[in-house]
Amino acid sequence: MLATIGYLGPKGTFTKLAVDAAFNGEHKESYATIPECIDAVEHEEIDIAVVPLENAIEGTVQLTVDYLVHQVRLPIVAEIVVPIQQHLLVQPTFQGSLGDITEVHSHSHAIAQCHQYLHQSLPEAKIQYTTSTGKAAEIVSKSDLSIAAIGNKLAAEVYGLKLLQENIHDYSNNHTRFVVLCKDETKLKIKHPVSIEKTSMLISLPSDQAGALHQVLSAFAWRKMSLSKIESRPMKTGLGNYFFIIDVDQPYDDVLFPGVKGELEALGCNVTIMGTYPVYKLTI
Ligand SMILES: O=C(O)C(=O)Cc1ccccc1
Repeated sequence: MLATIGYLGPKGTFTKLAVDAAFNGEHKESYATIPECIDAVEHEEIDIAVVPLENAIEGTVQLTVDYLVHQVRLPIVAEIVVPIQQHLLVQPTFQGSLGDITEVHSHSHAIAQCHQYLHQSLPEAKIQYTTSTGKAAEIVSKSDLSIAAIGNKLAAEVYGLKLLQENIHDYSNNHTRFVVLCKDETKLKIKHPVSIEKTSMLISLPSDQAGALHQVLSAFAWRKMSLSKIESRPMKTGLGNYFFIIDVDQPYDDVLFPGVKGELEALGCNVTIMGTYPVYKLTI
């Protein structure tokens, strides 16, 4: 039975690019928002969800992290990394110049990735945030106004838009990490070579936080476990209360990770394994 894969839609998003690059043959279902896509796996309406987690320029997609931490705990079973190129998309009939564009629509991360370009080349255009770059392209395709979207070439193709300006992202080497969420890992079939295996953890500190973060980092350091990311996010229980997301560049094992978890819990931390999973670096 083929798996059904949900992704942040509509068609033409970078998430759809990632899904098309990583999976073939499965049924693919578009969702308007990241929470709706995650909920669909939780409610077992679909088998797998693919949602954006982090961009190399703008950082973490907070909505994804907060939803996975505070609302729906689903295991991360894989990560897909794809290169990102942002282009300025307009109606094919648009004959004006950049100065004639009154609005620029896109996902907040896409806008942020092009902040300098927008500041220098489109200072008068009103920024309109959308749930995805594909949604922005869809809006422009249905409008007869002089408005633009920031998105990819797939979006230009599926919505019949033209590229007014290519590669408007402020920094090159732009990539986004997408997480693959699934309750039943047997449904997951990605036929690409694995780049690395990693384990993501969620750690909250004890009420007496003096030196606690140093103790957390020490628990990994003396075990020579390499951390590729540590990021704090609000617990949403009050100002100054954080949890930490830590990525460890190795798969879960039966010695080191249980040792870290036991040591940190003995120090009063809460420790959750968000997933241990392969990372696939894809070209598109
Ligand atoms: O909006 C999209 O196309 C997405 O898939 C989310 C996103 C937005 C900006 C960069 C990477 C992914």
